[in-house]
Amino acid sequence: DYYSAISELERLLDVEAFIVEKFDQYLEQAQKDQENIKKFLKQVEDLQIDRGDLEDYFGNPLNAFKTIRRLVHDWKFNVFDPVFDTSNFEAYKTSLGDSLDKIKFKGPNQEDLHGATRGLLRLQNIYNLPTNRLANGVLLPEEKNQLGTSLSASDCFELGKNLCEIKEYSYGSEWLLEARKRMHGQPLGFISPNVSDVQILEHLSPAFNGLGNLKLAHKLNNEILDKESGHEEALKNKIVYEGQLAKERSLSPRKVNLPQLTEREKKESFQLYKRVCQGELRQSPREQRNLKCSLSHQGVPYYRLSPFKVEQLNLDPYVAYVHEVLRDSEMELIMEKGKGHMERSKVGQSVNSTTSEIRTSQNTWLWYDANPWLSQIKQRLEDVTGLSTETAEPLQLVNYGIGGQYEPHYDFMEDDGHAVFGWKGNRLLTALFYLNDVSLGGATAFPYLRLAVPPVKGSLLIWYNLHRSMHKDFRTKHAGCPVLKGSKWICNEWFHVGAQEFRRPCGLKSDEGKFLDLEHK
Ligand SMILES: O=C(O)CCC(=O)C(=O)O
Ligand SMILES: [Fe+2]
Repeated sequence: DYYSAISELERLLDVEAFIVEKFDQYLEQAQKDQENIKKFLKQVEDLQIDRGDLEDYFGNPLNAFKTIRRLVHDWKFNVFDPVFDTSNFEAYKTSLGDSLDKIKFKGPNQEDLHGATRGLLRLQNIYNLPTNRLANGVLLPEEKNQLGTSLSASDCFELGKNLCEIKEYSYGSEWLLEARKRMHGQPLGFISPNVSDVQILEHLSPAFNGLGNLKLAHKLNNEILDKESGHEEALKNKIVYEGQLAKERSLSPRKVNLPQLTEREKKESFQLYKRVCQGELRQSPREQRNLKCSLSHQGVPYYRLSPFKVEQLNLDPYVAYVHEVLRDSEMELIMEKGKGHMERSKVGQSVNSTTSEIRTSQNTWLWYDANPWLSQIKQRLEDVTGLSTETAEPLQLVNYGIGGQYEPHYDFMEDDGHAVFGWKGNRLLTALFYLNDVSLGGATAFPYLRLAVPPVKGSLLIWYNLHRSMHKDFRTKHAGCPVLKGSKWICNEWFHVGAQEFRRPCGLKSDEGKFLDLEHK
């Protein structure tokens, strides 16, 4: 799909440019044809004016021949063929189709449009963005168009319509009202669908009905009928609304089913996630005061000269940035090698994994065996963490698209990883490279630690998912906040428990059951 990653959207623009080129060629030919037709018609007109006395005219054997020839051949060749015979168009269509087939191109579809709609809805929801401000490209409290673009009436209409289709009547009606406001006083240009007042009302009226505002729904429905008295749908709705209104007058008002928060959204960790992403919830100075920055060589001679720059972010569980770990050229290479292999990210384990709104991104895996150029990076990961990569997973490259996010989750497996990872055991440490700076949003959030880590290009974020006794540490629930502006590229490495026995021996006391209250919150 096109909505879950920026990399796919980039490809879309290339293909669009290609289609423009093809149609330019087509139009050029069509224009030539049209000029020919005009010339021909002019000639015929002149001849018709000149014809004078018909007896005389056809008395001339050449005129008779020319006229017949014109009617048999010229009209067909100059007018009928170019206009009615679509073979010219068919030829372009075939050539365009073949070219698109060759690059296995399938354009975006309704599902992509819905995905993009849900992405914007998520941004509004998580970052509390008012509709009219988002429509004007304003993201932060200051009145500034950070997005450098705004939405047209038809954009707002499309959003409102899609939102109402998924029963998001509250936001849906706001977008439709925004479309209405914008429609007056703004040329719609070529952008389709060109919206009319009636079209907006057709969705707005049922939306207010969905919200339980029957009176307004009825009023708006009447507005449709004022403009188009024979509007079938509105006539039907009028009867329904009036019936319901009468019932409401005599009985108690009916109950409406407003969209409920999903079970996921109701969770405490989700509510904390929102507040951490917004920057509303953060560590207190007291919590921060023991955090240090340091230069570290981890006992490796090379790094005594060029130490790692460590910035602690949380001590227990341990979370830290390591800055300037990757070079620009390395990051470019990683993204380059991954592009073209990206697939929609899934959640869940192996055979049971599915795509989900919980994780809207695309990813691919880079195996060390197949990519020997990664060996230096692999070595550096060992040096930074002091852990063995013997049991590590391949590198996972991830790209987030419009409103792309990863809702709160644990990186470790429920069953200590035995089913999926066998002797290698659970995911001990997550090492996450930020491959680019994100303009706005996209922080890695730890709801229980009140910590939002903004992406810093070239830096590595590390944290231990397990206690020292290798039991699951439920405080490490974390998430990728929705990307508000820009794109987000990261790359994950998961170090496992196996093979670390001499590098990070486990503790002597069991931590099993610690912070268990957080497990399902
Ligand atoms: O995108 C992020 O910052 C977090 C990603 C993450 O948690 C994961 O891929 O497991
Ligand atoms: Fe994660």
